[in-house]
Amino acid sequence: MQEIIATGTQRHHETLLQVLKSYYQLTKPRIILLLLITTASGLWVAANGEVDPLLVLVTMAGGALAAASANTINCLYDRDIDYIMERTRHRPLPSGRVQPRDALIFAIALAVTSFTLLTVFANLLAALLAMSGIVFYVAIYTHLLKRHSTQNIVIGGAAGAIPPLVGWAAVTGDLSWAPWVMFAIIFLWTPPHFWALAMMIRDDYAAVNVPMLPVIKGDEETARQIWYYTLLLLPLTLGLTYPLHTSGMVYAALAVFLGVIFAKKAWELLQAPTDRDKARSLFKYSILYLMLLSAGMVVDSLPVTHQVVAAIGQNVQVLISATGMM
Ligand code: HEM
Ligand SMILES: CC(C)=CCC/C(C)=C/CC/C(C)=C/COP(=O)(O)OP(=O)(O)O
Repeated sequence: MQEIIATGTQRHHETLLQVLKSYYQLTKPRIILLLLITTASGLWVAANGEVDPLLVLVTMAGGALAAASANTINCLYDRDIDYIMERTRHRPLPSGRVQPRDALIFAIALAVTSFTLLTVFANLLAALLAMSGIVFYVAIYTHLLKRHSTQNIVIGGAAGAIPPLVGWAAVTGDLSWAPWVMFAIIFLWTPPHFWALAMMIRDDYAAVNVPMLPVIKGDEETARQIWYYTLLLLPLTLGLTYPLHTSGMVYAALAVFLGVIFAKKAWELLQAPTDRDKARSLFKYSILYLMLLSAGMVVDSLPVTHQVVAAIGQNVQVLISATGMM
């Protein structure tokens, strides 16, 4: 008898865990992680590296909840095509593990919590920007564009570029050139990021009539467009150092280093547009690229980095004057 009760309890726990896991999966957590790293770049650069830990915590939590809400509504809206595509068939809604009504309630609860948290502990602008991210992603990308335009992810990509604005606004209460440049960096990054993936799984999108660029225009044209966006992206990343001076040379050096690798991979894809390995390599690298570039903005903003750079600068000067005297 004892044993049966124990087994029953265990099973109950398993189911609860499985339910939690399904809701967690609805939020597309790995994408949220990268969105949070880009939020961090806005927070740290705006605060010149001296952030208020509570504000960071609240902004990250609010941003994550907003993105989770947006992703859940996207899963809800797209459950018909997700059911057909191999990559998405096992998601919680198409596989029947979560009911659509429950997903909707979950998404609304996430958005309300996010808005409250950001309004109370950060400010209204940060809260409204996060909500505009949800609205843009759901209404403009998912509803209006995704199934109807080859430019779907170019325009829709603006939603994914909002997190640094949220981070910046949380610190300063307003927006200036620098956060908009961070926005533009992610905006230009999105087409290479996504089209590289779309080249790999073109047939899936074709099967559900989603007009992703590689489906409509083919691999060669997509590789060319990726190349153009990459060429625009690289100089833009340096805009934070010159003319804006909100980031320094440590960031600039990293941006050049990471950018050259990005360009190399985009160039290789341009030379062999039908090579799926090249597309896969660029897609994977795009994620690492944005992660490291955003982390670089954070590190560059820290007072300790300024001190180290200044110390190195002084030593170099001493060395130069010493050699001059010889
Ligand atoms: C319209 C814009 C975008 C589109 C259409 C898009 C599309 C996709 C798709 C379809 C995947 C594959 C997901 C999967 O296998 O389930 C993916 C992966 C990923 N995306 Fe994007 N993405 C966009 C923008 C962004 C942005 C702005 C970020 C973060 C800043 C981001 C971060 C990621 C990450 C981290 C992954 C890898 C997830 C994993 O490991 O499974 N994406 N993206
Ligand atoms: C500030 C704030 C709340 C911003 C939210 C922005 C946000 C959630 C961006 C995510 C972009 C993304 C992963 C698109 C994939 O959609 P898809 O439908 O093409 O992917 P799928 O085919 O995998 O479902």
